[in-house]
Amino acid sequence: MQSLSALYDNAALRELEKRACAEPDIDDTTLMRRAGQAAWRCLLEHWPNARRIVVLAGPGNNGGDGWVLARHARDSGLDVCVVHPSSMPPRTPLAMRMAGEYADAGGRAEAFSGVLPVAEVIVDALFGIGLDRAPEGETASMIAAANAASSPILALDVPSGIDSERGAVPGVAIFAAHTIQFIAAHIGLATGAALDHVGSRSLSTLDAPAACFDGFAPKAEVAASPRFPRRARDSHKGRHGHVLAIGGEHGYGGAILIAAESALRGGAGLVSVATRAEHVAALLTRRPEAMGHAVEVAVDLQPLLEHADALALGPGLGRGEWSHGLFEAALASGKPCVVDADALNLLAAAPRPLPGAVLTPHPGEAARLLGSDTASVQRDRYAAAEAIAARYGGAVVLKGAGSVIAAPGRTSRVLAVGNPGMASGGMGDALSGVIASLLAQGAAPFEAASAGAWLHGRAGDLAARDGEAGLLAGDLIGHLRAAIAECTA
Ligand SMILES: NC(=O)C1=CN([C@@H]2O[C@H](COP(=O)(O)OP(=O)(O)OC[C@H]3O[C@@H](n4cnc5c(N)ncnc54)[C@H](OP(=O)(O)O)[C@@H]3O)[C@@H](O)[C@H]2O)[C@@H](O)CC1
Ligand SMILES: Nc1ncnc2c1ncn2[C@@H]1O[C@H](COP(=O)(O)OP(=O)(O)O)[C@@H](O)[C@H]1O
Ligand SMILES: [K+]
Repeated sequence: MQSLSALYDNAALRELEKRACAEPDIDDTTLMRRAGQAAWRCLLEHWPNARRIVVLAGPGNNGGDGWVLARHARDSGLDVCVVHPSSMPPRTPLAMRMAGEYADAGGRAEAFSGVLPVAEVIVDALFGIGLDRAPEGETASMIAAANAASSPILALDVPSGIDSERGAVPGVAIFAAHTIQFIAAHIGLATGAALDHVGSRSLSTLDAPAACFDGFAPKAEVAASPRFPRRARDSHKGRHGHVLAIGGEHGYGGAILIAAESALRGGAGLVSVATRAEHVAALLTRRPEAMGHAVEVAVDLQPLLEHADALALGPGLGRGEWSHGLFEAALASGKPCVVDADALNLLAAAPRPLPGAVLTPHPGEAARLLGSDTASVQRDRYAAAEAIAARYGGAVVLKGAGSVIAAPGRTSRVLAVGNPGMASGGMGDALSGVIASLLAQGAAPFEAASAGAWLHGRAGDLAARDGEAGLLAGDLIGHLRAAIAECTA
């Protein structure tokens, strides 16, 4: 059974469509009719009282779906107007046929004249998975006019203007209230800039037979909530791992303190902190459960490394001599390790394979790791996360809306939890702590990355019940325990 959690790229969608059409009772016309009908049902379900609708129909098969919907709406007595770009009438044989059927039934259609007719719902059937460049000229104006209207927009398959494979928005794009996807969920609607455009989402498989999906692995999956076993009644702190958090250069004590507190709330049995001497008192005042160690030279780190099960390396680490020394000593230990913040910058300057590590870059750090730029990372977040995993060998969490988790040989995952309230200083340090905590408790890098990122996002969502703006990392950390409890058998 297909779900919104299994994500496919456009090549897969086109292949799935081909396979479905190879079935004896299905052809491409059948699929388009089913798509238009499913979209009509979706419109009725969301806006049962709508009486006037406008359908924006593009030149390709996405437009074809729109013409089918328009015919159903008209047959049901709604006031319907299809608006198409004057320079782009229906172009594909299927779209031409559906437009013809609508016209034969007496349906109203007009070329875009600069303003859209008034409607209670606008249906966006301009472009779907066939978009291959930023909309411009007339189609860009139609998108802008639809967005400017006060009516909600139902997007068919993809909000027009969205790159359905990468989540990027190359130019102007529809802001949908709801998007109904056809056959299977699109990988590009789950991450990055696309998230602001899709609204709520649903999927209609168009009754494509399940056999079409045989041997077809999704390109990515929405990360499921992790499952944790209940603790044994006779458990003790030695069974839940010992995290060593390393960082906190002069002037950057807060970051390592947040990582340490988050590691404790992530369930680690013990947490030690190696940091500059001046931060130890602050750490112990805030979180006496942590063990603070002043480390002024890398050699002082050795005994702490020996006792650690996993490391959180990088929050507030800096990039000076002290930082370099700790960074090299930590990596030389070979312990499971979260590499974050300044440690990622040091790694970018001295690249090496780190198969046991979890790298947690934000898009800027990802760009440094790849020798690229932030805009390129954001244009294809899946490709960027997978390229970092391939280059450095470990698991990767590419942070930001719809965080992408990748590792060599694994199907990438994308987070559906988290919110923009988490766009505040210290949130990344909290993520390092919780992932390190799971590593210390024995999770493998990809599972620790995925489960840790999910818990962090879920705790962020719990904290955001009181509002997004002003949400602090400390607020999120306060909800980690509840997030873990939700996931515990
Ligand atoms: N796959 C399935 O299983 C099913 C698919 N179905 C539906 O088909 C949709 C895919 O249809 P599609 O392939 O015809 O592509 P579509 O999105 O209509 O756009 C292509 C047209 O747009 C044009 N064009 C592109 N970018 C442009 C731009 N920026 N600015 C201007 N023009 C631009 C491009 O022109 P060209 O690049 O050739 O100039 C071409 O004419 C899919 O999303 C779903 O809704 C369902 O009916 C049934 C099941
Ligand atoms: N708009 C958003 N939606 C979901 N998660 C977000 C959003 N903004 C930030 N986050 C999450 O918050 C954390 C921020 O990390 P980072 O950018 O490293 O912050 P800092 O360096 O300030 O600690 C990441 O886990 C990121 O995925
Ligand atoms: K569309």
